[in-house]
Amino acid sequence: MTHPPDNEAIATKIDIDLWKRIFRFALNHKRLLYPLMASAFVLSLIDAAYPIVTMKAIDIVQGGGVAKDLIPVAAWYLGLSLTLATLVYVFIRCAGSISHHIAFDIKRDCFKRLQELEFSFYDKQPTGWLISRLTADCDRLSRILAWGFLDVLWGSFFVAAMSIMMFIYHWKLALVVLATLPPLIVLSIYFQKKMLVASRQIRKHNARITASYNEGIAGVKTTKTLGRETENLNEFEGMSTDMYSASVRRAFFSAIYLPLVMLIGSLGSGLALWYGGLNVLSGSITLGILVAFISYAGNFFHPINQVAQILAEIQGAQAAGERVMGLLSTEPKIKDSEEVLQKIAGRNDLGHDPLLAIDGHPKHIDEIQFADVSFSYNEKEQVLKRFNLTVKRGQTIALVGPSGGGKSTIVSLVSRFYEPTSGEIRFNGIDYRQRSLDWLQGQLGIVLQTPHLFNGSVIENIRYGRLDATDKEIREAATLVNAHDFIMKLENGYDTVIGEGGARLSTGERQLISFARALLADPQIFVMDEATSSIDTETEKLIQDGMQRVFDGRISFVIAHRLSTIRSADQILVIQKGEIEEQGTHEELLAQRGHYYELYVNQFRREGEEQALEAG
Ligand SMILES: Nc1ncnc2c1ncn2[C@@H]1O[C@H](COP(=O)(O)OP(=O)(O)OP(=O)(O)O)[C@@H](O)[C@H]1O
Repeated sequence: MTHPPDNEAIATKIDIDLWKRIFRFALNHKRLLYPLMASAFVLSLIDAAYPIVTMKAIDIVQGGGVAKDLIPVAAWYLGLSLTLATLVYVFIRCAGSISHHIAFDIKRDCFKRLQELEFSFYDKQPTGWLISRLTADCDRLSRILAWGFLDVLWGSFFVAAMSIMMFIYHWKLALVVLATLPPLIVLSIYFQKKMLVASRQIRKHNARITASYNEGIAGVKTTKTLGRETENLNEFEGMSTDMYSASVRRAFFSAIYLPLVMLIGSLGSGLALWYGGLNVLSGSITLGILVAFISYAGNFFHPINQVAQILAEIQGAQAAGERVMGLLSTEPKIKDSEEVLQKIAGRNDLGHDPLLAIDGHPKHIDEIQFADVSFSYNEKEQVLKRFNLTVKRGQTIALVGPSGGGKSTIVSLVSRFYEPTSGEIRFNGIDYRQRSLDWLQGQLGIVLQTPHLFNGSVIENIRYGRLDATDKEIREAATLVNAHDFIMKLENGYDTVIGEGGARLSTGERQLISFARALLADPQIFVMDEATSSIDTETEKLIQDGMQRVFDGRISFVIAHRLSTIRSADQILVIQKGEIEEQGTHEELLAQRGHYYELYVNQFRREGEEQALEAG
């Protein structure tokens, strides 16, 4: 049984450079950040001022003052409390808004980068990993940047303000009280980290237990048939024991931490009481000052605990920060070259079509040429070796051959989802890297083997091909690819909602919709990965007819699994081990009696047998 990866590693050191880079996201919201900083600063001053107000009141009473003398003190108290309430409102609003803004900014940047990154990036990163970056990691960073920053500011200002006040009133007594600070800081940092580690372990074990429940329930049949119940139970018990140990550790640390810091706090107050009491007796300080010092001594715990907790959180979130910043700093490998960008910019200044600037040629793609193209996804295996092919406008190229031969690779290269490792792919004689990616992708219409449809209506799904298309154009496209009739038979016609991923439609129907969607953009290059199975002969016929009509005047690549569909292709390429093994029209290849002939005869025979079986 596999376990979820540990994404919760806790860094041993805080990487200041990394956090500075992350903090730039907060700096984009100075309008909220400055009021947040100001409110944290003033709040800490107010918190530090309360004991002074108490001190004044006591000294007035001690000095034989009357009730009237206490009015200014009461006014101060009221003023401080009202300001405090207002500031709490300000900081909650600011921190809340900043947190949302930052989460949005980081997610937007990650999403943008993910859209820019080429397919090879996705080959290496599992979807789950990417989704976690976009959700959990981004949210966590935004929380730390807003609330953590506020707590650290408030905590540090508060400790500084209290220390300054104490030094102002009696520096020796201040030193006595502050003597408790170092152990308080060390213990807080130590225990907060320990508790964080234990909490993470609890969560991790919990996730494993949930996953185990899931597998146990989903795989109950397999478990029973393989007689694995006892082993599974043992494994589950092991996980529960791990979780129990982590929970006990967490409880143990909190149980020690709190009494320890309370003891230190009381020691501080005790020291203040003892040394301050002596000073009161000798008349060097008033009773009010002593009370203020005792109050300060008890107040240090909260901000220090808070800052320690945030520091531990920062260490805990560092891995998330590294992952998000790592994603953001991944440069797309397939992108417009500087030269292309300059040409486009120059041409746009003149208000001309950027394509004309690049090859000085009319908009039509008359020829696509693979010139000595070699390609490999990784160092291990070369998929294409010095591949050569020329396709003219109006031609349909069918790619057939065994699985893994390189058919999809060829169309991915034409689409510039990947680029040749060596050699060139030329459009009208010019390497496609000298053209803009936007332009190329605007010329492509792709119909995948299992096309992706969104959860929406049929019309919305087709319109995705060109957002400004009118309803009439959509119907025309659907009619041209033979999708109109089946769409009209759906319960609400074009407005029928087709469910997540088009789940309510058959593969063939999904292909027809995806075909209409691709056609809507009026692309010059069509790529069609023919559906292999679960497509009935009637739909297959519809798709074939649609292909005939749509491919006219364009350059088309069809990855053919059913050889019957490509009889009329201008060239059929049998691709094996990244090379063209045979090339020609259907008739020519049959006459050669080579690999294509064998494939064709075998498929013909198989289909004949299936039909006979169905009939019989
Ligand atoms: N993203 C990828 N990363 C690494 N290797 C890949 C990747 N895609 C394909 N390959 C490898 O490249 C070779 C050619 O694969 P390709 O998908 O182009 O073949 P195909 O002829 O289209 O096969 P099929 O008919 O099964 O789709 C195979 O050995 C395959 O394992």
